[in-house]
This record gives sequence, structure tokens and C-alpha cells, in this order.
Amino acid sequence: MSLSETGNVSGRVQAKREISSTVAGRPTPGAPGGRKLSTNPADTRDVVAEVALGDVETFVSACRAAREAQSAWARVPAPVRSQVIKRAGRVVEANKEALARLLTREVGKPYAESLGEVQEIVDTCDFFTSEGRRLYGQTVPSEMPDKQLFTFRVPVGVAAIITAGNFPVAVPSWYLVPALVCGNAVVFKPADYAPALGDALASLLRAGGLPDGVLNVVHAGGEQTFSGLEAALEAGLVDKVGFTGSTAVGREIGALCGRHLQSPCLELGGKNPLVVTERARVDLAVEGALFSGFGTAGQRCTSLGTAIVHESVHDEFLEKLTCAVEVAPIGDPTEDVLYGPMLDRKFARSFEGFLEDLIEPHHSVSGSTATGRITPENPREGFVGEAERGLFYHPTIVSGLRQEDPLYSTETFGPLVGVMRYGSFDEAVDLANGHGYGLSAAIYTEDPAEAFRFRERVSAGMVSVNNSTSGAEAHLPFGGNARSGNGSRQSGVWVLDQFTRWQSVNWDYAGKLQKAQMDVSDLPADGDFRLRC
Ligand SMILES: NC(=O)c1ccc[n+]([C@@H]2O[C@H](COP(=O)([O-])OP(=O)(O)OC[C@H]3O[C@@H](n4cnc5c(N)ncnc54)[C@H](O)[C@@H]3O)[C@@H](O)[C@H]2O)c1
Repeated sequence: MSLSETGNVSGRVQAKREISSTVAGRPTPGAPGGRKLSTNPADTRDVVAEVALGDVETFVSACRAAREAQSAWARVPAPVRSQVIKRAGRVVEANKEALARLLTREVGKPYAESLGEVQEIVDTCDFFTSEGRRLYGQTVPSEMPDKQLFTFRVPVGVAAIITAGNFPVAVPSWYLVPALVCGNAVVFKPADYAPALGDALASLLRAGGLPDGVLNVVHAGGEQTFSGLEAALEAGLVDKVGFTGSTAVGREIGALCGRHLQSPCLELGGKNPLVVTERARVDLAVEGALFSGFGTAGQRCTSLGTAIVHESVHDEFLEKLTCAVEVAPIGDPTEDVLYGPMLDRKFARSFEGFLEDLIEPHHSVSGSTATGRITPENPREGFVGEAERGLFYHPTIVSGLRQEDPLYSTETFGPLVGVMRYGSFDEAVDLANGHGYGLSAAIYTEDPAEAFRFRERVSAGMVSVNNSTSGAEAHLPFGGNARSGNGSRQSGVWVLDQFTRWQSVNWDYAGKLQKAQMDVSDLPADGDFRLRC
């Protein structure tokens, strides 16, 4: 299968895709939830796709189709299921450039990053291809003779996967691939501003040989999705929810799942700190801060929120970061730029709101003095491309940030980095933990003891030493705590606990009823034994 070409990377007038939900292998008719255009954020004249949105019934029917398909899929031996995933991985690999071009076009990710994101899907398929040959259970000793105990992993059933659009293909693959290898059927709800990408990902995975109904896609707005999920949970059609998105929506999903006695996988927002100690290589820290603060225009869950810098190197760090930001190439994502546009109008709007409410009150805004949208009236020197056509924003550094400032504890999801000054190591740890999120944290230091102490005390789910707050590998657990998630983890073997349940089996061949918790008096005679215990 090949992804239909989307045209030249630098071309602007390209084919528009017509997209609808896919249930049981077939496109759904009509547009009960209305129609929506998905546009290129680097050139809002370019319409990438027109989507026929589904409604509550579309969501429920997709869950029903998944339920019907799941038991047959679960009976396919896991090593055979994983061969389907292996083929899917090869299909994605064969379409790597086409999918990366679509990624750059629909959400404005710089092309090199887009290629990396597609590679992450391939890596995930490779990892879980082997996992299908393991899915190990255990043998467990029994306290009784003539008895064997085992554990098996069994699929959860139907998984509803709802994802954000800043990683519109890699993050869904972190859910879809292990869920499918484990024998589940899936209903996938892509982000509303990345429908073409969600659709393309599902088509490529299906091309590996998934039976109809095993991977369904619903395009719907947030409210319809919530009501659809609620109805499907009430009808007993969903067994696991995977949600990646904002903390606010994650709370709603968590509460809904709790009412149905389900524990979802919640991967939410972040306000990620990067500590630069007096023993850091400052240039290296600046490089990490530039990449994680401004790469993807700060629209990663792991984007750097606040640099927490020791007073002895604070001024040097701030000056070097400001210089690096001033010369960083920004603009057309088909070119070699640090970052392109905001992913979607909603992020452009919310970032402007933050600029007004949270950033303007700060007097010490560094970097280029300009903030806000890059336009001919508010230009940026060296901008790559035509700024007025897209949702491009100036990079902003706010220095002199204090813990009581709302900006310290608010995810702004845009090209903005706060800088704070600290004196003692305890203070740095408090500032790294005090914002309420717990996704990713970094420390720059050449002192291993300091790095270890930081790792022990920081509350984030992921810690980097001498590396930026961003980045993930397909086989390392990914996830956060507190406002960043409910402690669930994706990637690697750890995600298997999200998509399987443990079934324990006890097999008695004694030929008589044996009961557990036997009386200790049955133990071999030893007068002192019980006292010694
Ligand atoms: N921790 C992670 O792994 C991770 C990864 C990527 C993004 N994120 C976070 O995602 C956020 C940005 O993405 P976003 O703005 O698209 O998030 P969002 O919460 O607005 O939307 C995420 C998904 O949920 C759907 N949705 C919206 N409202 C809903 C509702 N009431 N009920 C059910 N579904 C609903 C959306 O259509 C979308 O598919 C940021 O906070 C970012 O940090 C987290």
C-alpha cells in the first residue's frame, strides 16, 4: 500500500483529502457531526483535508464493531498477530517520506522532525513484533503439594484511544501497536486538527493485514467524543481508555472512567524544568534549553517550561540563550528551521491569551524584544518564508520569574521559556517540583553525585542528565505523575500492563480438595520453630 502523494514538499496548492470515520473496515456515510476543514498552519490557504465528523452514534457503533471483531483477533496466536504488526511497520517504513510530508503539511512540524516522528512508529512496530513472541506469563510455586500455579496475560478487550495532535502519528502508535499485539480491538479518535494524519496512520497499519473491525477510526469533536465514550462505557463496550491530551480534559476522562470502575491510561500536560548547576557546561545547557524550549514551537508535552539556573552562571546562561534564540531560524517547516508554525489556530489563540495575561506583567522579557505573532508589522529578522500566511510566533524568554507568578505553574504550549535564579541545591529541587506537573525534568551538571541526588528527589516521571527535557525512545517507559498523568506508562514492556490483564490459574492434581493457608501446625515438627518465626 502506498500513501497517496500529497505533492511537493515546498508546493503550496496540493490535493485535498476527503475523510470520514472508518467502522468495521468501511467509511461511514454522511457527516452527522458536521464538516470541518483541516488547514496547513504554515499557509492557512492550503486545505489539507475536509472531514465528515461523526457523532455519539458513530463512536458507539465503532465500539460495537470493535467488540464483534475482538474475540476472533484474540484467538489469533500472538506471534501471528505480531507478524501483522511487522508488516504494518514495513508499510509505514515504505511510506516514511510521504507520511512525513503530510505531517509537515498538516501540523507544521519541521520536515526533519517529521521524519523522526515517523521513524518512531517503525521502531515501535519493530519492538512489539518481538514482544508478540514473548507476552510472558509466570510459573509461581504453590504452598500446597501437587499443585501448579501460573499467570497469563489476557487482552483487555476493546480499547478507546483518544490522542492529541502535536505527535499525531507517533503517540497514537504507542497505544495502537501494543494494544493490537496484545489481542485487543481499537477505536482510535485522532486529534481534530490532525485528521488526515490519523486517517493515514490507521490505513498504513491496517495494510499490514488487520481484519476489519479490529482498528476503527472515529473523527469527532471533543464533546461528541466525550458523550460517545460515556454511552459506550455505559453499554459495556469499552474496557480500556487511553488518553493523551490536556490536563483539563484528562481530568474529565479520568472521572468518567472512575465512575465505570476503569483505570485509564492518562498522558497529560507538562511544565518541565531544566536545572543548570554551578558545575554545568553552560554551552551544553544552552543548546538543550534552545531545543527543548523552542523546538516544535514549544508544543511538546515535554517542552522546557522553566530553566532554573544557579546564581553563579545565571547571567551567562541567560545571555547565551538570548543570543541563540535571536539567530535561530524560524519559519517554513519544509526548510531547515528550529521551529515552524503553531499546530493549529486553537494553540495560536491560547498562546496569545497567555502572552496577554501571564507574560505582559513581566517586565524582564528577554530575547528579541518582540513577542506575539510574526507579521510584516511585527517582523523577525531572518524569518524563513512568508510570515503572514501562517501561524508563526516570536520566541520569548521571561527572566526574573518567581514561584508565585502564575506563569511558573502554567503550561503555555508555545515558544516561551521562563528563567529563574537559585542559590542552594534544595531550592533548585523545590523549584523543579513545585509547579504541580511531573512529566520530564533535566539537570545539567558535571558532578555525578549532584545528578544522582537530583534524580532521587525530583518528582518527574522522566529525568535527563546533560540532555534536554524532550525526547523519547520506543523501548523506554514514557509518562508522568501528578498533573501530567495518573502514573501509567507507555512504550517498552511497561505498556503491556495497560493492554493486558493478569489471569492467574491454579491447577491441582492431588486428587483431593486442598485449601490454601494451611495451619502452621502441619509444618514438620520443630519445637522452637513457631517462636523463632
Ligand atoms: N503526556 C503526553 O504524553 C502528551 C503528549 C502529547 C500532548 N500532550 C498534551 O496534550 C495537550 C495538547 O493537546 P490538545 O490541545 O489537542 O489536547 P486536548 O485535551 O484538547 O485534546 C486531546 C484529544 O481529546 C479530544 N477531546 C477534547 N475534548 C474532549 C472531551 N471533553 N472528551 C473527550 N475527548 C476530548 C480532542 O479532540 C483530542 O483528540 C498539551 O497539554 C500537551 O502537553 C501530552
